[in-house]
Amino acid sequence: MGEIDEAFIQTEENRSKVCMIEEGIPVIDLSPLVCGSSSEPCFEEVVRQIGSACREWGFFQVINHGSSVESRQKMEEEARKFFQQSKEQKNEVRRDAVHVMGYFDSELTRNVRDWKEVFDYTVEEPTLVPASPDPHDLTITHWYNKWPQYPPHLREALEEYGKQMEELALKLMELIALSLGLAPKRFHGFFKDQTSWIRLNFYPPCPSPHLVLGCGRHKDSGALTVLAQDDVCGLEVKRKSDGQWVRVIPAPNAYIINVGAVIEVWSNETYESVEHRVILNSEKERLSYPFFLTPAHYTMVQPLEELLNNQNPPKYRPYNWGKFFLTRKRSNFVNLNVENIQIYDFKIN
Ligand SMILES: O=C(O)CCC(=O)C(=O)O
Ligand SMILES: [Fe+2]
Repeated sequence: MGEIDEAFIQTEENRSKVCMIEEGIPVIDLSPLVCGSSSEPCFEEVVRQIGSACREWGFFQVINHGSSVESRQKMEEEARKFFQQSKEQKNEVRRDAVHVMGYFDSELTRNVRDWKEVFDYTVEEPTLVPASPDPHDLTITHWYNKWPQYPPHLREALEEYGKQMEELALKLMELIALSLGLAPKRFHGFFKDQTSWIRLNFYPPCPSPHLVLGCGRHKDSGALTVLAQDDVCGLEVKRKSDGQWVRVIPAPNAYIINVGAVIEVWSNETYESVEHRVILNSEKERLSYPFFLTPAHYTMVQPLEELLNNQNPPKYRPYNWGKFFLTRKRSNFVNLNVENIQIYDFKIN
């Protein structure tokens, strides 16, 4: 094990095995949406593909999505410059228990340390959230981002990228709404005072990739994740049909989309959020950039009434998004030695 700290070591069943299935998640071409001249049948076909990808995989890639390639490249360039600095420099914008945005290098997933460094920022500045996870404390606080001095154009690039991601994510939410038989803008109101945020993930090369993970297996807790990755393989998705870990092959300029726990609840489990994890490389570093579309803090997340009936009663009790989010953020920061809060805690029966 040599120099690897014990805090990083995964239990036997969570380690990545050498032989993994290299089969892609569905790839959906969004060009019928982008070029307005498209015919209705093409558009309906996209909605159908989105619906079946959400149901069967909980994950898919989109191509020809219309989101700016230049903005993404600029963001990637600036992100690399940021992570190339020394730890001391990066620690100037280090997050802490109260200021949860910024740089961090000791995140835990399920109480095991991830082999990664991150930089987090919210899309709205400031973002309104509860001051504490205590359900009786109704105080609201503001989250501000911690912008570094260097690289000087990081902030501008990341803010612009955030706008691009918000637009794409809301477009995808329209398609998801249609695929569930809902009005296209059914979800939009939930994001008016969104708490959405973006993470820059930097996974350095690891001398023991068979013992350690870049990011331990988890489900995303928000509504929808829109992930950009560089050309180094690393993301693995747990295939719903047989529980096998499947590697996601990077496609240039594509985005990987996954259903989060909030959609799982809204859709009363018609669509489920799926576990995924990040494996490491002994030679190459890897960068990835998830955008987490998350609702306003005051949102009570619960199955949508119009999807319920006698045969399909609600599977979850309502929960407050802001309290959930804050509890989750805190437990990824320090080892509380307890299982993370998850939607399962609100499951009926
Ligand atoms: O790096 C990746 O490909 C995925 C990262 C991830 O799942 C996350 O940050 O939630
Ligand atoms: Fe994730």
